[in-house]
Amino acid sequence: MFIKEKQGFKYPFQTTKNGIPLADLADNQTTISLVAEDEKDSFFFRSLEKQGIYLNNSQLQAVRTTDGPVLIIAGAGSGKTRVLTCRTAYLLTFKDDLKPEEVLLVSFTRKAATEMLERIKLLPGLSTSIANRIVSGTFHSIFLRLLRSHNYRADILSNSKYQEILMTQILRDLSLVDSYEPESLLSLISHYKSQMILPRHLEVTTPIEKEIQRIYMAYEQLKEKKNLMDFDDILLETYYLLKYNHEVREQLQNRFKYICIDEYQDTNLEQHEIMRLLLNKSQNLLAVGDEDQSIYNFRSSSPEFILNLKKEFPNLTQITLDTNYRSTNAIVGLGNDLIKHNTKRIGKVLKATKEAETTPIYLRPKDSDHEAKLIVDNIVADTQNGNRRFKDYTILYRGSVRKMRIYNVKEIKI
Ligand SMILES: Nc1ncnc2c1ncn2[C@@H]1O[C@H](COP(=O)(O)OP(=O)(O)OP(=O)(O)O)[C@@H](O)[C@H]1O
Repeated sequence: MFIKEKQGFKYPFQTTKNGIPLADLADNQTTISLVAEDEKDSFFFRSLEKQGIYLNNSQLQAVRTTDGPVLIIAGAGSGKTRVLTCRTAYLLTFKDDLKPEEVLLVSFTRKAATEMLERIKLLPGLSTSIANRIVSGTFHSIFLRLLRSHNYRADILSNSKYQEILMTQILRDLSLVDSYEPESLLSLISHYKSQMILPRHLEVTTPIEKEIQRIYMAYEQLKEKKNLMDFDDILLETYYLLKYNHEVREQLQNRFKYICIDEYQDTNLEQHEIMRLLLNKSQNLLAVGDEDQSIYNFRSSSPEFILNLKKEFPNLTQITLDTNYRSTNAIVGLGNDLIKHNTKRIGKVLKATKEAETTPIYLRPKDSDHEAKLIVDNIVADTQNGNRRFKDYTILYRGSVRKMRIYNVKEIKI
């Protein structure tokens, strides 16, 4: 037991196999053999191939499935961006009369949105001027533009320090300055807003709940007085605009013939509802995501929306991109074995394209000090026996506390 704990465990908890489980290797069929010369869209795939862009079977299916609601479950490193960009190019090539400005591409970060457009520009039949006409960006950037075009003039409260100053002012006015942390109150209010819970919707019974409601109301009033909008207001105001202004809603429904939303596992209620209001009768929605990579629960996003799409859209086409192009079969296999213990998932088993020459060591430490010690022990043993030098190692950690624990293990000198 002691030796096992000291060295870590070589395979994941509850696994039935010995050693690191290896993922199956994917077959290497691509559009070259999957798309015959006489198919009407073959010229498109031939042009992609000329640029070195090959698609596997499920990627090809995802690119060709253009109409109605579609969910692409995209495992890590499975070529999601390749599929999204090629599908957009495919739409613009094969949908007669479809204009780039009728395609809405929503990404989760500005960086992802920019990368997507940069890649689209290079695809066959496209150009910078065409790509720039696609409506692309994050939920916040796209819908802030919409609000501005409908005369929403409030300034955006983008500075969190200033937001905290406003909150402190409110707490002072309510004589509650010693009772609450402005930062915690702001994140609680943000959580309510992303769930579309306004102050009047709060169920208040205890004195603390009543206080929170008063603070929330005062915050909203102060913002209004100062003509300010916070980030959550951008989506809330968009939701109300679309819901209650039929003209604007219909105009946008007519305009956006194809809507694509990336990282769907990280959407929240506001974003999901906005998507529903924007969809027209043809329901040309492409939701892309991976419930196994849901990481923004703390920001009120929920994988439930991706898990429930099938119920909401009974005619949903679901395609799984299950081939990982980045990692070896040992890393993919280890990932498969760990993630299968998650309970809320659609479920998939990733295949790999690269065969492992070395296998990862899987450690299951008792706590973070133990984790730091196991990592350092492995590195020190490897360097002492001359296999590697310290500079051969990279340590990735989730937060600076972890980093400090590793540095505090005395064998490592910085
Ligand atoms: N069919 C394919 N054949 C060969 N390589 C591919 C194929 N599809 C994707 N790749 C490669 O796999 C890698 C991951 O692709 P891409 O960045 O599109 O994936 P992703 O799913 O968006 O990644 P992430 O895990 O960051 O979401 C890239 O290096 C890409 O070139």
